[in-house]
Amino acid sequence: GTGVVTATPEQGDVEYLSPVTIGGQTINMDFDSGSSDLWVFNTELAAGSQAGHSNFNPETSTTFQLLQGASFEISYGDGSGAAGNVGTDTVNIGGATVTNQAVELATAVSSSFVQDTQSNGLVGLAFSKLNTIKPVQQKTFFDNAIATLPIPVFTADLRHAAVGAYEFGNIDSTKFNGSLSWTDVNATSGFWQFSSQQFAVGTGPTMNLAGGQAIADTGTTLMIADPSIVNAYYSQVQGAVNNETVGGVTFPCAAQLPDLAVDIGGNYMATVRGDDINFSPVDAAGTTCFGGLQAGTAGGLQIYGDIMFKSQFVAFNGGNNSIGMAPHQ
Ligand SMILES: C[C@H](Cc1ccc(C(C)(C)C)cc1)[C@H](NN)c1nnnn1Cc1ccc2c(c1)OCO2
Repeated sequence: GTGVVTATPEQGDVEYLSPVTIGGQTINMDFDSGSSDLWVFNTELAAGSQAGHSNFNPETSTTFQLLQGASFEISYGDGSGAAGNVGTDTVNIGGATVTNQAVELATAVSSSFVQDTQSNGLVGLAFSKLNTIKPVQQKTFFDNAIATLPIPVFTADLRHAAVGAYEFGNIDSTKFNGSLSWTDVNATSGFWQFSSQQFAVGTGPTMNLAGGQAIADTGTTLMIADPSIVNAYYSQVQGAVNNETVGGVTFPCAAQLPDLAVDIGGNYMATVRGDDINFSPVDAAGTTCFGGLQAGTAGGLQIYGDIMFKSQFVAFNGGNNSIGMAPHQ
């Protein structure tokens, strides 16, 4: 069957949380199309790490089974990470259910996860080849569910400061304008990756980024793009500066931010609303704001995170490895 769950933004849209039922226990987790491990806060963690979190208890689940000798260890690009043991259990996301889903029980988590008490783990929705479980790699929830879904798709409908949804096995056409533009994905990297070689700032000319590649990553808060795009964009924003102390571009919160259009696979220009690129104030007075668009390494993989998802409804098709996009309704 299909599954639909709410996606509730944390304060400042830092991440989106959705309810996941594991062995009958419902836990709010962060769905991440840029990684492939489902790991959860749990009663095996040190008490100090468990504090403030919803902790899965494998002992009270009648369907949990330890995967003897299996372990995981994941580190994320922002320097955070988690590691621990592995079991299997029945995982139900809004009605879409997988029995014997690999559920990774963290026995160690980095401080950023401990401090983020709204999030109790991640549900990886990238390709299973990135799963970190050893000695035998395991499949993602979507990979396990795909055969039982009416259509082999999950969709992300993420909103600025409002409740959105993730849906499995259905494309709700009331959630977007017009029709979806589909783009082939290169799954070799394990990410939902596509070419992104053109961009436009506001009503300005289309510019080229030869060889540009990007991933659609619901687990990343911002948009991390090539420095050439970022420089071209902020050259149009009065008072924008590269602020070493806060670690990225800031500008006056009153600045008018242009939209940014980025090429998706050569088939579609996705427009990201300028308002969403005004991400958050960095000072108490709210005079200086931090950009939702920040620079990655030149020539590196661009990461189109939640800043883009707030403007675009995205469908992930695991049947033919493609991504569909359209502006939100
Ligand atoms: C960061 C998230 C993974 C995560 C999500 C949430 C959290 C908190 C709960 C604590 C808020 C931490 C971590 C992302 N997921 N695909 C990811 N996982 N691996 N790479 N990325 C993208 C990247 C994000 C930020 C970079 C980066 C690369 O390189 C430099 O800075």
